[in-house]
Amino acid sequence: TRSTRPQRMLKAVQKNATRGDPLSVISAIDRFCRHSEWAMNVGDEKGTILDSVVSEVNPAMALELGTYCGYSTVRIARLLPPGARLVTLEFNGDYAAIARQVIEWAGLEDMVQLVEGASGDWIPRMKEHFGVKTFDFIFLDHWKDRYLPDIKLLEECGLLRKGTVVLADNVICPGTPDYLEYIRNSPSYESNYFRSHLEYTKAEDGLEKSVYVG
Ligand SMILES: O=C(CSCCNC(=O)c1cc(-c2ccc(F)cc2)cc(O)c1O)c1ccc(O)c(O)c1
Ligand SMILES: [Mg+2]
Repeated sequence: TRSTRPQRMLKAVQKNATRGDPLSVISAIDRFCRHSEWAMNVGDEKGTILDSVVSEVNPAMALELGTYCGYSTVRIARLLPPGARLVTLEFNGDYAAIARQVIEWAGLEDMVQLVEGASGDWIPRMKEHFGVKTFDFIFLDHWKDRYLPDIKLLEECGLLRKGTVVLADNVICPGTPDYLEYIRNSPSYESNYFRSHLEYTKAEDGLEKSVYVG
């Protein structure tokens, strides 16, 4: 049977990227998505904004919701300080299987814990299962209608601390209107919108950066 797009993306990484070189993995995926087949990675333009926020936070404990093929996982993990950890959640088993191999090709498997399952099930188990106290940085890139319930769940589970930075992808396209309305009006967050474009296109999209103030 015909291969899937994530499988073809992985082949492009194995063909064009150097093992243990995260930057070559990132550019191999960006080349594949620009010149072969579009895919829903955060991409190079929004990726640069992601990089600058991760570098500024320098998180010891980071969370990503929505791994997909591991592109943003690699972008984040490569910037983490020694001993830091990134937990990334993916609902779709096929995506998770590809992401595991992309993360390994980049040589970042030691800093990344990839978990398969639903965010609603796993967030309440973060503390006891992963020994997480609070997250320093959170990247939201999963189902767009899960951003709002999941940020509320993260609050309720005490997984945010004063200064936790939450960065949300796709707040314009596909869009997360209920999340934006909540986070921009909540006294518990200071938010800024970083205008950009939908990965590999000219359509408008952007990232919303919100700092939890408690
Ligand atoms: O796809 C999912 C949900 S997780 C992916 C969330 N991400 C997106 O949906 C997403 C979408 C777009 C985008 C797509 C089409 C456009 F025309 C424009 C924009 C861009 C992004 O940057 C995104 O992050 C899933 C899960 C479990 C399953 O079993 C399953 O079959 C599917
Ligand atoms: Mg996205």
